[in-house]
Amino acid sequence: MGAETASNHVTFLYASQTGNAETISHQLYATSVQHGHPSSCHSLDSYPAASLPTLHRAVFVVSTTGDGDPPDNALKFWRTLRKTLKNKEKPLGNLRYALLGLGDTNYSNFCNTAVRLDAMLEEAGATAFYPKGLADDATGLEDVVEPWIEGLWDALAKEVAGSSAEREVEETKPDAVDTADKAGTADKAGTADTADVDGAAAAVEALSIAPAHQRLVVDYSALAQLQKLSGAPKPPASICAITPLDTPAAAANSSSATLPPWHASLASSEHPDAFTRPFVARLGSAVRLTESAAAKRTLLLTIHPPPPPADADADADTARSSCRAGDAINIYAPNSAALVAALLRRLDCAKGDQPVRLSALDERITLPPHLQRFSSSTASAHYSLRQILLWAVDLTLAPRKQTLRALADCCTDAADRDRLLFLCSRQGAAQFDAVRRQAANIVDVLGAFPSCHVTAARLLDLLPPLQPRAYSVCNAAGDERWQVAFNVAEYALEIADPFAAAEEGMVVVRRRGVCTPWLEELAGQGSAAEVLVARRAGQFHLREREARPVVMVGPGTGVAPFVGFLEQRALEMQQAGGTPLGSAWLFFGCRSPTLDYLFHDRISSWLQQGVLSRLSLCFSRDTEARTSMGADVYVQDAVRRYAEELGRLMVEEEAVVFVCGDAKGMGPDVNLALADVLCQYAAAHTDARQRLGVVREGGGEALSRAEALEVLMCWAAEKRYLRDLWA
Ligand SMILES: Cc1cc2nc3c(=O)[nH]c(=O)nc-3n(C[C@H](O)[C@H](O)[C@H](O)COP(=O)(O)O)c2cc1C
Repeated sequence: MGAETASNHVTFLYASQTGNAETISHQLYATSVQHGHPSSCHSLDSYPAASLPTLHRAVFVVSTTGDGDPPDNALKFWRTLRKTLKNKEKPLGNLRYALLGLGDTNYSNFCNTAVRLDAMLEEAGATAFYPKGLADDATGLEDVVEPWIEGLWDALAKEVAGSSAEREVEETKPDAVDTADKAGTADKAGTADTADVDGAAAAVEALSIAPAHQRLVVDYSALAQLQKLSGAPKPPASICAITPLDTPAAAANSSSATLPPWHASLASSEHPDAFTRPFVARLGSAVRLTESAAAKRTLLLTIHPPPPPADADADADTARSSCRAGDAINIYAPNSAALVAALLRRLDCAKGDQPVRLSALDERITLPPHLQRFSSSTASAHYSLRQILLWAVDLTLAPRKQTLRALADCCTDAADRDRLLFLCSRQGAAQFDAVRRQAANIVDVLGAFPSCHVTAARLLDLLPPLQPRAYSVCNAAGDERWQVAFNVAEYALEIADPFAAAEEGMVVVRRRGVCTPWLEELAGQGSAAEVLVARRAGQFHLREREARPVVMVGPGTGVAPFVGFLEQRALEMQQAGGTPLGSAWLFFGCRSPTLDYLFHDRISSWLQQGVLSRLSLCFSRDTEARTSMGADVYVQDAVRRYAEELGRLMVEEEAVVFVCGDAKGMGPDVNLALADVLCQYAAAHTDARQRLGVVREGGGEALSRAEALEVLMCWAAEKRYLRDLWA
């Protein structure tokens, strides 16, 4: 970290759950180096927060996840920063920073991580040298990100010029992460760029084969009327170089196809926390929980973590063997082999299994971690392009505008180029949205633009890192096997086809997720395949022998952690000689009781035994069952229906409320329903407002929705209202 304390150094720090902030941060870092600023780039958790007081200049790019929470790779930093703030007065007085937040206005706490980080930095005495940007994924991150980045370089240049007038010249030695402050090396970027084009051209030549891809349905008719396009982002800098090697194929890493090839050389420095460090586990069986006629295939998959090694330290022991109800695990899955094969065909790369050297075009730049693992400077073996495409980048995510902009530059046909420029321009916003709604992957996009001669190296610059996927475990502590329930992500989208005759105006495109179809396939092979897993740090836990009432809202696979909670309560009841604990109320929803009522038998049996005191069911697609069983349509409807009882539990008996499931629809809807419950309860019960601690000058007894939402936020901070929400 030594060089980072130099007064002209710029440290880029990111917090990212699904890779957007990470990609932006790494692109900023590479451009910063090319602008001649000595720079480095880290995830927040891989940067020691205690060293922040020694930094002079930092650029933060942070996203928000869950319900206004910081991403997983910022949690440790967050805790340390809080402690640093407590112990010292204005500890970050030296630090000048810029901050870009990524969020989505479909969620209730827009860009909460950025907003809170900004407040904490300011409180700690740091000064912003450039106005904060808050980008909205709902309308397109680029709308804010692009102009923010545009202005950043001027602001940074002024900053550094200001500081260099005062600074003493420091001789700093580059280390693995830092880039040296070497004036004049900027030229090298240009040289390397040319070298890459030549090198990559050896592997990626003329394009010919039309791959099996889904057709992209976009109406470009508006383009003919347009004189000028505006608002297209700048293409990101080229960072990667790929050089085919003549080493025999055996030199490529030949570990199990179900494990990322880098897993054996996983540096503990990458995962300093033993609790969340990845390890190899074995897949067990998968049992189907839904009927064959159900719309979704939901599986219950068993995973066997390895027994702790005899010489393991206590931390590692804990990480491997135990699993609390409510925990989630990350599973590392590759892109589909068929998709990678289609991409290699599209890149006309016949030698996808030949080892390659992956390096940075500019030797001053360190590749981002997901590529660094495959780079020659750190990897113990050379990997093939197929392995890199399988494990390093996400091929399934719909392309960002920046990617389309960069692809436009690779087209030899003017019509292809114009269409791509249109898609990422302000005027093509509706068409860009259509591409996103079709969840088009990179192979679909390249299939739609046959003259796009993008190189494999350029694609690695553009595609987001492939992230592990997280699943809640369904079992309680002490269970040696772990179980996760998930819907196999395979779906068909119906899209209006602007070119079709009116009577047949819809086309159907099929999509597959990365992880769940792969897990299903592996479990079906019955060979106890090895997979890389890691535990996620979280707070979605039921206290031991919880005496307060417990309210659980979990439709669909959102019920998974509650199966673990109820398992835990059943054990606790048994230990207490059958004496019931506090009450437990489950709100569960599915389409129909006969098709997709998950864990039906276990839930019914817990209800009979008194482990579960109350069950409210919702069936969204079965009117008959709703009528006969007195069920509601959605869980938020049931929450509102039982406002009086729920209100009493929440207000008078300090119930703990847990919500698990969809972050976009169900999570915010249930949040509003709970706020309405509080309003309704307060309207019917004098003094409820006082008991909730909402004091308003000259106000009556009624509680407004805004006040109720604030109460819920306070409860969330006190861990009386916990949410585990996912996309
Ligand atoms: C499960 C989930 C929960 C999210 N919760 C929030 C939220 O509470 N507030 C917000 O502003 N954005 C939220 N977002 C939106 C992300 O912050 C946004 O998509 C961002 O671009 C992700 O960046 P990343 O890939 O670097 O994590 C959420 C996204 C997901 C998938």
